[in-house]
Amino acid sequence: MDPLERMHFTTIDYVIFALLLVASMGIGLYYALSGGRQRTTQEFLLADRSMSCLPVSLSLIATFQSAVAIVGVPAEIYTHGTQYWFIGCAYILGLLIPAHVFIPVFYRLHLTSAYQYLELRFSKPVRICGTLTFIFQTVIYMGVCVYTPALALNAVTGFDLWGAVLATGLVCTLYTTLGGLKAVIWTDVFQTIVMFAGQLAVIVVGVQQTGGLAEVWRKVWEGNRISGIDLNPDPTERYTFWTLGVGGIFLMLSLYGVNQAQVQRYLSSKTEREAIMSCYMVFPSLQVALALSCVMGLVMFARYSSATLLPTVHQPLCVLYPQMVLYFVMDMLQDLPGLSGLFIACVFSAALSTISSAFNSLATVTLEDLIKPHCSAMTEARATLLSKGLACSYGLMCLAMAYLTHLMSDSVLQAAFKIFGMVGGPLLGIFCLGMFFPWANSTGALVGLGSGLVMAFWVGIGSIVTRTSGGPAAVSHFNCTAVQLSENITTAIGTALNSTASKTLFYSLSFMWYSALSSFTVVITGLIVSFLTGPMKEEDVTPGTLYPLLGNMLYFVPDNLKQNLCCATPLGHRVSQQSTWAHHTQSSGLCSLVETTSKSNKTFCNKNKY
Ligand SMILES: CC(C)(CO)[C@@H](O)C(=O)NCCC(=O)O
Ligand code: NA
Repeated sequence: MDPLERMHFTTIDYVIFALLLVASMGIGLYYALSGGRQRTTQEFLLADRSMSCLPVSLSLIATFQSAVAIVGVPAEIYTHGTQYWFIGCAYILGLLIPAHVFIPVFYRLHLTSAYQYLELRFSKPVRICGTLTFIFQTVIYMGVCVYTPALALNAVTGFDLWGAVLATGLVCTLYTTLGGLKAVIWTDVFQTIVMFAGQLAVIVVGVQQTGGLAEVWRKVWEGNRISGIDLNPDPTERYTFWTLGVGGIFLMLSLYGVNQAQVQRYLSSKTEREAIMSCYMVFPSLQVALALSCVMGLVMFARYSSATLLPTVHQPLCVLYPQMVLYFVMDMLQDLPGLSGLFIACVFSAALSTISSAFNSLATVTLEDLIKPHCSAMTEARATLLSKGLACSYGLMCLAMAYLTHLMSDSVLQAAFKIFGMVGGPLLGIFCLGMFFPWANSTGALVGLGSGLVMAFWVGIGSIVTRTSGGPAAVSHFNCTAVQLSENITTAIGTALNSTASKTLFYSLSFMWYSALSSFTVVITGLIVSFLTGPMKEEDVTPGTLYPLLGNMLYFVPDNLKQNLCCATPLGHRVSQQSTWAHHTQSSGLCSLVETTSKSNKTFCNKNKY
């Protein structure tokens, strides 16, 4: 008998799931009909720059906590133990650096799109390349995000796969298009709560049914699931302290430092301080989210460790992995009507909150970076209408991307990390190049971005065709035919590449290092090319686009020498933001000189420290 036949949803489960969709729609409608009624792009894309830190922080964690994390992390812990938990160490620097380096620079420039920065610092072509890279990254990622929960639900309950994809995609498109960023942020808040509640409910019931905390602990301990800190320096090991705790910092920086979805939330904050606060508040919430996912994996292990209930026995491996968490939930919560509905709502909340951010940020960059520069005469009404049209079109495009994901095969967690590292890494690199190195010029930035992408795709695609990244444990979780199909293709490409042993070693680099590798490639290539083509002079760089990283690091060097070394960099400040400015000078008292440049009509402060 098919063990999954037992799973079924009661009416109350469907009601709870429907409530999630209805409530999200309701929030969308509310923001369509209240406030400024979404009649300006300032409101639609930036929530009138009026948000406070609590909703912003919950929205920040919701953005990159998708169904991938909800079903992928417990499955990872179940199969490989708690090593993955050490990624929590990367959250410290991974959030402190955005809070004190990236937020001040972006916020004070009064941007709408993060890529405006690239034009201010380098040139228009760099901005356009950055925007296109971001669009590419986000479009692929949202396909994974909308497909994952639908696939899992389908496998466990028989709920129609494409029906679920369509429902999530359309509901999300609708509330994003109606309510703009305010709706996106407030649905994120609601959905984050549902996400936490669902996971917590499953853990509590799971612990109870397994026989209490002590019993769970005994089983996971005996089953060797509690991993000590793995200090193995081998960069090809998938998860070690170094790949997670150090490689993870670069991953976090590419997500929380420079990703448009997050930058847009920082920019929607009332004040700079509020934006920094929200970044700080992400830390505990993200640790809670991580802990919930990890503990769920452990409870799952405890439940199945001794029993013959283990779905592995009945299922071919490729059907098992992503659905494992849902199988566990349905199996456990069967006699508790409503709870399985709550967990499904949790998984879909995670997905909705991620794709809504994707739609809104994609609409923002397409309008601000690709369309507006060519239609300077556009009226506000028309721009707003256009941004709604864009949000809607990206929503529909997401459905097509879900189909593409359907044809891929990779562990969803690995797939998400590879996308973040391969495409997000080079983007992180180009922002670092611009902010920290005054000498970098536009040619260097373009060549750097290109080479970072080439490097990332070389190792990323190499690892897929040689199936090495992360060792042999790359258990696939997509459906069998897709796996077989893609295996045939990858074997063919693999033979074509005819990889040698040393290349195979390069291809087997842990995907946790991809962000670091590709951002360093961008910075190093960018600097070399800049020096070859004539480095920029500090005075020619737009004020406010540099962060005095070198100046701060060389604090022991006398000021006049630093000036010669070109590392005491100015901090730009818009006249329109005098209030924030005054606040900043008061609180830090570090500003020694304020002067006005006639060139850019901006007030800036020399030798200021962040
Ligand atoms: C981005 C991190 C690492 C932050 O904890 C986490 O949310 C995660 O593992 N995300 C997986 C990708 C996703 O959920 O789509
Ligand atoms: Na999410």
